[in-house]
Amino acid sequence: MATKPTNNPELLKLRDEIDGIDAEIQRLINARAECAQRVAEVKLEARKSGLEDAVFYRPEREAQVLQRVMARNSGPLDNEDMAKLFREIMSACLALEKPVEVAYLGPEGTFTQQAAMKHFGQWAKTKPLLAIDEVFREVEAGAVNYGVVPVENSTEGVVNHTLDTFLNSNLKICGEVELRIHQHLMIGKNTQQKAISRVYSHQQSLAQCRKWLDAHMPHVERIAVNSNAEAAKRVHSEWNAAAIAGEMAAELYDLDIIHQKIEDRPDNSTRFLIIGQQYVQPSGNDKTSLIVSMRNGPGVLFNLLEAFSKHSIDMTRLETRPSPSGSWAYVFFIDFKGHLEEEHVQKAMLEVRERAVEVKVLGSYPMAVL
Ligand SMILES: O=C(O)C(=O)C[C@]1(C(=O)O)C=C[C@@H](O)C=C1
Repeated sequence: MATKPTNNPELLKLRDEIDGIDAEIQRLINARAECAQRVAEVKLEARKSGLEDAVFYRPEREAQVLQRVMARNSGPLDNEDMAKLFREIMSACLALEKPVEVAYLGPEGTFTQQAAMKHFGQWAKTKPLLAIDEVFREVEAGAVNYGVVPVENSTEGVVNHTLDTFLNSNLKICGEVELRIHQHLMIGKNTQQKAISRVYSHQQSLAQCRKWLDAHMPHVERIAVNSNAEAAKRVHSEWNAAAIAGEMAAELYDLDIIHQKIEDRPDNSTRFLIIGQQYVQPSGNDKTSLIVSMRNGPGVLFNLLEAFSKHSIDMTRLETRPSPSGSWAYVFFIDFKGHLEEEHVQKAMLEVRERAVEVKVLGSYPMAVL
């Protein structure tokens, strides 16, 4: 239905006001972009004079900018929506300096792609790869600047493959992203709803929706495939199948979502890591990740944990994985709040090093802001 041109004076006046504000916002965004261009020149000058390498993407600075946006926000837009707008402005500004290249665990349409966009914004150049170790290798080879891989899910636990790949890699963790995971049931344009006899998804997503499937589709076969995007792709051309995947996959393969948010736990979320070759400066609100090998024996774990507790360090995660050396030895993956440059962290690290056989620092990086 065509709408008539409005002649309501109040509406016209408000639209005039919006036009004026838009012009002002646009002028300011371009002023900001010019500043970013000058920042790039300063970084390149510093490199020429041998002062430092020109690193354009600065995770600690981005985290600080977003935190400030949220802290000073007075509404009516909520803090997170406002920060998302600034996320995109910064992404466009960084692209003017030098577009950031990011590999992620694909294929296109996965939650990892969503995490990459959430962290780097729409202006990042993204590249899907089909395995976690491929993402590591691509970053190690310098073919891309950063990689994004999943590390843990609040319902299903840790992604062992990501942790194990760190054991043989020199890459650093440069950041983390948290993503609320909403699983949707979707079908193709030719799917006959009554004839659905199988549902495809990644094994983790099937597990996250187990109760819903038991209640609503008890007789439908559940088929695990490599990724949610792969599930969506299959359904696109099958008339008797459905897929469980995220919104991006539905859009990419032109599927219709017939049941939204079917995950069993409403707080279902996944944490992803940004991997790279960069040492990240403190942002003021950071996390540090380590791999620690201990000798087997009584009180070993207690001894390790005591070094952190003595210096009031807030440990956010502890995972145990079999050591690559085998013979029932284990390594600990530890995350705690704080940056390696903070004094209390340095004191705790000294003690950890005394008590451990080996300590590998995976990096200090800003805690997820959005
Ligand atoms: O402050 C910098 O170093 C910049 O490059 C500017 C800027 C920004 O737009 O604010 C852009 C990219 C960086 O990742 C961080 C911040």
